[in-house]
Amino acid sequence: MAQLIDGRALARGLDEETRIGVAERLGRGHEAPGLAVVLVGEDPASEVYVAHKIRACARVGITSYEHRLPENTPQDALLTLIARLNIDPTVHGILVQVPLPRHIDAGVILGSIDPAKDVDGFHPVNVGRLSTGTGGLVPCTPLGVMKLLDTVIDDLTGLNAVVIGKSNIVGKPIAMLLLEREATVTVTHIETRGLPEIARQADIIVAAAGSPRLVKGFWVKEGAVLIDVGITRVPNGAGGEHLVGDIAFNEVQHAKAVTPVPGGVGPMTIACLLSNTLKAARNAEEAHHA
Ligand SMILES: Nc1nc2c(c(=O)[nH]1)N[C@@H](CN(C=O)c1ccc(C(=O)N[C@@H](CCC(=O)O)C(=O)O)cc1)CN2
Repeated sequence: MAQLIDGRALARGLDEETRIGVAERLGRGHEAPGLAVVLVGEDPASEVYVAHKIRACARVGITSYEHRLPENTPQDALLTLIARLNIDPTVHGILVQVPLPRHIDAGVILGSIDPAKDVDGFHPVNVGRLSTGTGGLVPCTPLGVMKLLDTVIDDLTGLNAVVIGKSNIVGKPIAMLLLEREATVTVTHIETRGLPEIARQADIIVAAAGSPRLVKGFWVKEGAVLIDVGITRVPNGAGGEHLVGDIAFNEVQHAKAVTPVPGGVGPMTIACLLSNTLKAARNAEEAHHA
């Protein structure tokens, strides 16, 4: 029976560390870390995630500033808002929820955020720092994936890790983090030929293709560790819907450990956002005293 890696419990522990860090900061006479959350449009899933983020900020003592803009917001208006947030000293972190409406160039928007406030780690400066192993803010989902892996594997050196998915916000940064820890990393995607055979060589599979139940039981080697980043809403046959991951969960009980969906990577994404916001606030304080 595969061990279930409990992302909710791990996220609660990380939130507690963040809450203590925020309280210490306040005790030293500093203001609470501030996070600006920008949502453009009314994508239902994004609405849910943003609401979770704002509630989570309140739980740990981070001040959140919510900016909800209509779907037809011009790109320039969004750039103007970000320019204002970049120079606002009460704002230590800025996140722009993605996906953005189609008329907005996400690359331009994410590239306009001050890298020091880029708590999503999407700015090219932070991407470059991650790929050169020189610090910076690390994207929340990949950071959460590494923390989940650390609960079941002590040392990644030399292990075969197969990442399925090549997105800029998940697949590519996870590959960088695994490489940094000396794993042997193969980045694959939905078009990769012979994906089942490649996956079967893996000690670690990180499935982030956004393709429900893609990874079948026969793709998985006995004793592998499986991290499921996929979250897709599918009809449940009773008029409602439920969430499924990229891994055919019921077929992988011969794995060593697996993350559930929901309750695996998702809660860690939000916990890592809070911890990145505290980190950005601490960095700002250090820069001020330097
Ligand atoms: N600016 C960003 N946009 C997006 C990111 C991101 O990290 N930064 N990631 C995803 C969405 N996301 C956070 O924004 C996110 C996804 C899922 C969860 C989560 O807790 N999922 C729960 C299930 C909740 C549900 O859907 O009912 C779980 O897996 O248990 C949190 C955050 C894209 N956009």
